[in-house]
Amino acid sequence: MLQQNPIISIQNLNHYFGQGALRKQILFDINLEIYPGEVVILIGQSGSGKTTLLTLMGGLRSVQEGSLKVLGNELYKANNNQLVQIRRNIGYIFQAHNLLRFLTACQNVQMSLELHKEYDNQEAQAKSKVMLKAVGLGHRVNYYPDDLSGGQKQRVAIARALVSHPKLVLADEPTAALDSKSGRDVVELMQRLAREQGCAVLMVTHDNRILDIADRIIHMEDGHLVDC
Ligand SMILES: Nc1ncnc2c1ncn2[C@@H]1O[C@H](COP(=O)(O)OP(=O)(O)OP(=O)(O)O)[C@@H](O)[C@H]1O
Repeated sequence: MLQQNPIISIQNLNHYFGQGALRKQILFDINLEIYPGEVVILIGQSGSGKTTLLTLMGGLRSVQEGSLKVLGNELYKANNNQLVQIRRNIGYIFQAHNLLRFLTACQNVQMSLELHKEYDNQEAQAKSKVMLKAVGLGHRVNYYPDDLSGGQKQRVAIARALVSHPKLVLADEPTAALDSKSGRDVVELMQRLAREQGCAVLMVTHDNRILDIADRIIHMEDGHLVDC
């Protein structure tokens, strides 16, 4: 695995919030590499900086100091256009799944393909249905989010994140709103699809019951990364 180019490569990354006298360092000298096909779980106490690191990797906030490369592209000093390009290679799964209520499951998944101009509407719809089938929702493609259970909604969010075959999936507490059986199903599904598609997964979680699905667990303590 180590011979491959890393999907994520971080060197000497620092991050700060606030200005002037209130400026506070949140991340300290982060160094990390994540390789294709790896499932990495990031754990740590509340406020230790996990979400900050995840959003930096996702190109959702600006890198202030150090180097952070996604698929070989440097995010430090990247402009907006470059960030948009990089985000197209990333699937995001968040706790609150952010499905649009007025779109069906299929339309929600299809939305993420609309960024990829290579598919026409029919192709995008067909791909979305295949993906929903893969997450066990073949019988729910035309349902609206309000008519789905929490676990089913999170499966739609996973289908949406993976339908464009991203090289990297970033998940922030994907099981937080789910009961233990649905949570387990959801992460096993992510692990399987990640293996099949050869993408890397970085997952932040407080859920100790799912730690065994990780290839590697990394621990954040007061803004410092500690390998387990
Ligand atoms: N926009 C912001 N402005 C100022 N401080 C912030 C901001 N976002 C986060 N922080 C602070 O940065 C620190 C790290 O927050 P972060 O959300 O990354 O932690 P976390 O490990 O993800 O926590 P949790 O597990 O509770 O989600 C916390 O002290 C938080 O209060």
